Amino acid sequence: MDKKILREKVLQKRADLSPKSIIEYSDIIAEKLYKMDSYKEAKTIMSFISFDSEVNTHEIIKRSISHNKSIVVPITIPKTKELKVSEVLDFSELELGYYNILTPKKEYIRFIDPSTIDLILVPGVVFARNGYRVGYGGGYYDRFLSKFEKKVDKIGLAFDLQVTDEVPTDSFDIPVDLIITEKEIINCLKK
Ligand SMILES: Nc1nc2c(c(=O)[nH]1)N(C=O)[C@@H](CNc1ccc(C(=O)N[C@@H](CCC(=O)O)C(=O)O)cc1)CN2
Ligand SMILES: Nc1ncnc2c1ncn2[C@@H]1O[C@H](COP(=O)(O)OP(=O)(O)OP(=O)(O)O)[C@@H](O)[C@H]1O
Repeated sequence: MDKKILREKVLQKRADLSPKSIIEYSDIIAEKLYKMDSYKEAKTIMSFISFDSEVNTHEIIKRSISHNKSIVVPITIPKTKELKVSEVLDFSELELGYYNILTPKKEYIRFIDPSTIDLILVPGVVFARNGYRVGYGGGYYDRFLSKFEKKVDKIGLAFDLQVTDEVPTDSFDIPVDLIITEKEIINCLKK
């Protein structure tokens, strides 16, 4: 199945989740994340800001800020399909931006050097158990992750219905190390 068809299929399934299930599952996923060494040890965490029926990261962002983590979020540059990263000090600094995704208001943009990031929470529409993912098709994360010289921890957050055995991959795709769902923690590096 090609990426586009798979993306549409899973987006439809995900859209059927009730708001109540999204909150319940997202809370379970967040609690699993907080228990992980890679989260506890991370000083600077890059998180996507969830929209639509994605795993909700708003509480993760607020909680991490209150636990003195440095939280950075992606800013999309649609023209070049590039991501820049900016530090958020309070959730109220965000407003709706491109694609209806929350983004820092202009006056609160504080660009940071991506090499300071210890942990990246990666969004996705479909995840394979080997860590490869299909996103919304912008190639934003693939382009962004390809620029890291040293290894950075990458955790995908997804509902169980978004996980499959395999997804089509291209040469530019960069897999995550771990996927957290409401049902399990998948170690993608283990064969
Ligand atoms: N929460 C969150 N933030 C994120 C991502 C994500 O997947 N989730 N992204 C992950 O990369 C980037 C944004 N990527 C996106 C790319 C396309 C569309 C989208 O809805 N595209 C429409 C066309 C919209 C248009 O072109 O105006 C479509 O495909 O129908 C959304 C997000 C950066 N920030
Ligand atoms: N490292 C890269 N350099 C240049 N172009 C890239 C790179 N990675 C991906 N692309 C381009 O981005 C486009 C979208 O890729 P793909 O369909 O895999 O996106 P996606 O993983 O679904 O999206 P996202 O990463 O935004 O969640 C492709 O046409 C691809 O050519």
